[in-house]
Amino acid sequence: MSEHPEREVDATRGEDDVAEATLRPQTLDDFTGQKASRENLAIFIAAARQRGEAMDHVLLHGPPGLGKTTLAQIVARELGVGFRATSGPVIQRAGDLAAILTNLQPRDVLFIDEIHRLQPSIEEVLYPAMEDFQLDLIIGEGPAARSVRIDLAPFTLVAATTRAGLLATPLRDRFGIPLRLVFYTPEELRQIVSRGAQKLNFELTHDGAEEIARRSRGTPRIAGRLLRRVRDFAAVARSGQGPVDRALADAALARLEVDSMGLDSMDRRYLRRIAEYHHGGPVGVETLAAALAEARDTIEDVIEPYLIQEGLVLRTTRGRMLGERGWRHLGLVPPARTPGQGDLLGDLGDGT
Ligand SMILES: Nc1ncnc2c1ncn2[C@@H]1O[C@H](COP(=O)(O)OP(=O)(O)OP(=O)(O)O)[C@@H](O)[C@H]1O
Ligand SMILES: [Mg+2]
Repeated sequence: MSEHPEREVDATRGEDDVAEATLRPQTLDDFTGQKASRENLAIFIAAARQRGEAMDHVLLHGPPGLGKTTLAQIVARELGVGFRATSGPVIQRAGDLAAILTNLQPRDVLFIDEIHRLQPSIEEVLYPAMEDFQLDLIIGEGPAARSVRIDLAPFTLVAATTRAGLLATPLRDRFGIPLRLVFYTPEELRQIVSRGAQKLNFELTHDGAEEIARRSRGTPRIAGRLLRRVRDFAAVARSGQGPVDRALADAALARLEVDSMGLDSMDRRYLRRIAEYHHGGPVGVETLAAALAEARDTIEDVIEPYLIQEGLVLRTTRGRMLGERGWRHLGLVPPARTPGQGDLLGDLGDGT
């Protein structure tokens, strides 16, 4: 859950995102974008159905709000099997996981969200379950303890994480189908927004949808949230009359302090900090986290990925640096670099 519920463009799930369920695509065909992942899944799903076997385990990784949970549900639906969901932090004891696993029907999908937060002792229970559909349990304590082996129904584990790098290698290696989700293009988001407007039953012009898409930080969750805000704004501003166009969408989004690139005040504080206190960097992520009073994880998982992809920020071995586009977005001029002041080329020691 977000620590900034007032942040409109925070990609993490917020309280009012229960409304998301309405916008959630239900089938692979209905799912826009992520072409590579979608095509891969379609093939594996078809093959598993043909053979009547459980599909191989899937690892979905990528920033929040890109569709990991949505895809997990779609996989179960398209396989025509049951869907059971839990998450890493919820599973406290090996017995919790055992109870879930022994209750699965053949070929069911078990979804474990935030798998990087699974305790190591529980991860070890998962290994034989994933590999051989077997559970090794210790029953009793002390000298009376004995180990029993239980056969499980063959199942598909679909796991999601925002931090694939935090997974232990033996765990990562047990997923036959690792899929990395990427930020959506403006056109993909435009389609998602237009379809969302239809589902929400309100008229939005092509331009209006484009404007919302452009400011959604490459993330469908944010697109859906901004769409609902624009709808509310329009309902009040013109009492629901006529389609919502670019000008109206722009007015609504400007009021939310979402700027032309979809950055909000938190993003701008982050960029400003690097520009004004560190002359554009490099500056370590810990220093930034402390200065902005944010958890390091939030900075790395939520704020930075989009800024880095867009070239506003660069991640170097010596810390974060403001990119050319970052300076321009702030309306600032990058300081002239003096030799040895530690730009990227300086790091490589090109001797000039
Ligand atoms: N490809 C898509 N097309 C249309 N809408 C989408 C798509 N992907 C995601 N969404 C919308 O975005 C919302 C967020 O997606 P989802 O909950 O699957 O993200 P997530 O990757 O699981 O996020 P988190 O990391 O926070 O768990 C969904 O409710 C859905 O409405
Ligand atoms: Mg999710």
